[in-house]
Amino acid sequence: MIHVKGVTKTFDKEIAVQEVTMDVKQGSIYGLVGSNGAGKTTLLKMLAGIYRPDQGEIFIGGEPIFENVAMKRNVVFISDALYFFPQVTIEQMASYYRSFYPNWSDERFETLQRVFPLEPSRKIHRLSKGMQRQVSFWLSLSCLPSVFILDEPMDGLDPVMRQKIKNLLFQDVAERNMTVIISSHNLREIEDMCDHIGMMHEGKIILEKDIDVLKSDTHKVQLAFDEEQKEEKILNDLTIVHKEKRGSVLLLIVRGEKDVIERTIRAEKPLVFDMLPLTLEEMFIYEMGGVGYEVEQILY
Ligand SMILES: Nc1ncnc2c1ncn2[C@@H]1O[C@H](COP(=O)(O)OP(=O)(O)OP(=O)(O)O)[C@@H](O)[C@H]1O
Repeated sequence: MIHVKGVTKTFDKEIAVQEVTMDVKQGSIYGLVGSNGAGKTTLLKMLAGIYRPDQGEIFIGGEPIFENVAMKRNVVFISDALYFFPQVTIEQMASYYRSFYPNWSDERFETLQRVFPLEPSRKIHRLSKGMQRQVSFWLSLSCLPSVFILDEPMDGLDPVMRQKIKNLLFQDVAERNMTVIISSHNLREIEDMCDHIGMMHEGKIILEKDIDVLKSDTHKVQLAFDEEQKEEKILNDLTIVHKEKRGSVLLLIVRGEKDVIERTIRAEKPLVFDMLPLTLEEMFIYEMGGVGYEVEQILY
């Protein structure tokens, strides 16, 4: 559905996005995570056709997105910094969306009023930050977009509203095969919502995987042996992403298949052996450590 090939974007002399290649399947929810300044917003703005890439190409549904007004009418972007016309009411903003987005549905707009309990006659700039976020979701979801691009969209929303919005997104993905790309620093939320994840650092995608594959591929292990040679053998035999020693207990982040890791460790008859699932937040920290981001003594 979305095809990004070798995309680079530079501001003055600073490279914000560097040779990024990624594919997003129709009907999937793709989570874009990364360090501050990694280039997520810049990449999302190129996907939404707001910025023109300096190099590379972006196709949505087989068509280039930049300066493609027809395609942009199917793609809705919620920016991290919301923008509404000055002084407008929700219904005036809805009229604008109705005129621009051909799939706009008055019926959906009315149905969603049950989810977003706001009077359409209210002026948007007088609403709270979270209420303004609600308005942006209300209007965007009424456009029935085929691609929905979201940059830190849940900021300022209360937990009940977050859940309601997640459910609406799931519903549109399931019923209309909508494709969602969402960037967030809230990795728990990304873990809950997304089926695929791209991790960015310093303008590049350093890891791109199906979330289930990623989770079955990396493990947290606690170990203790009666002999140091056994410990050394394990460290040599396994693919270690991160290592920490606490007294006699060794804490490891290990890459590979669960069964193979378990067999390798059990063969050395450990005194202590525990294998724990890794959260996306922990994976993020260790992947970042692997590309030189300062990661020391932060195992939970
Ligand atoms: N309009 C701009 N003009 C100049 N530099 C910019 C502009 N937008 C982004 N940059 C630079 O590009 C780099 C990537 O910024 P971007 O906002 O894309 O990162 P991000 O991953 O979204 O960061 P964060 O997680 O902190 O929001 C940064 O170094 C930033 O200073």
